[in-house]
Amino acid sequence: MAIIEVEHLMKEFKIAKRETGFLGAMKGLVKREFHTKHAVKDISFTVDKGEMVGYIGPNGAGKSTTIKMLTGILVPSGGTVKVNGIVPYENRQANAKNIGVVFGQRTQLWWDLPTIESFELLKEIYQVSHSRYKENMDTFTEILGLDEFINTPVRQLSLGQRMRADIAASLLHDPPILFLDEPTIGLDVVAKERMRTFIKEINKERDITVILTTHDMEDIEQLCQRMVLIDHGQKVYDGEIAVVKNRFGKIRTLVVDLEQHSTPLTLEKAEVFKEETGRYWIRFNREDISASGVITQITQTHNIKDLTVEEPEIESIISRIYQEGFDGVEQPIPVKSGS
Ligand SMILES: Nc1ncnc2c1ncn2[C@@H]1O[C@H](COP(=O)(O)OP(=O)(O)OP(=O)(O)O)[C@@H](O)[C@H]1O
Repeated sequence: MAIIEVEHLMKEFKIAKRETGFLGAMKGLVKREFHTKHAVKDISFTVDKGEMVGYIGPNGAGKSTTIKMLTGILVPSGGTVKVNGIVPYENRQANAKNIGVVFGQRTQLWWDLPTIESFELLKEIYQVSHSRYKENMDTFTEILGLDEFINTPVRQLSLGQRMRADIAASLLHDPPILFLDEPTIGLDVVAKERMRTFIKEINKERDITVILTTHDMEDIEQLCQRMVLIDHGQKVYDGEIAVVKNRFGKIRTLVVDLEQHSTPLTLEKAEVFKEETGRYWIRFNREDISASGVITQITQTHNIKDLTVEEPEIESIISRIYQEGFDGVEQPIPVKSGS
């Protein structure tokens, strides 16, 4: 059963054109000219109860604008949106009861208050019963170790602690839907793992529907079975992650700095695709060869000064989808620049 229904959703922003100089400013006072930014052009999808969906796209694709329409912050310019049967912008308060929201980049908590006081305020705002509040706090404290910092003001928390506090806070009122916007951004490996484990657990135990926005491929791979990929305000792909991962996620890039050598770099099962003053970018498929396999080949003829292995970024996966296309992808309509 669909808990989120989005149909032909659109959002345009009117942006005032600026003219330079004094005359331009004077003209602007008399008659303002606008141009239209199509942040979301025509997006449709549904999400079933209990699903965990990655809502993915490069910077400026229209992810936040979509999420803002789902949370009721923005009114669509066209199309329809329903969240748990409610039109969010028509009934923001009722919608707020159905959703929890976590932003990796900023906290929803009161900066100067001890963490526990933010929780208590949220309990009042959402009218959570005392017994339910206690049950939730006990569970979250156990899994997320909240007692470590519960009396510390939010401004003094580490990023990892802050994220643990934020996700607990978003779930105090038992929302059936959770929006997570970059929930692991800036966290170290251990803290990321902890966050992901918690997200998996609440999705499984409480059947919470999760919409996850992230640039972290690991987040997507570990948490979601399905992803909705958007670019330039349009849907590019909607389907299983495994398909995208199998097709595009196995490419790794090795960047090596080599000592000067007259022998050219020749490799098997790997390809040099860029070279700049002793630095080489080498692409390989991790199914055909491992990074160490490539490195071994290099060291036979060259001395390595430095190296890094890059995971594929969502941006590079999207650009490969554009270049190569694949079955199941709805080919996006080319977008004119400046639109
Ligand atoms: N209030 C606004 N007024 C004008 N333009 C806006 C506004 N909000 C967003 N935009 C523009 O709409 C487009 C989509 O923005 P949006 O924030 O939804 O992208 P995003 O996919 O969330 O990107 P990111 O990953 O960088 O957060 C961008 O070009 C952005 O500049």
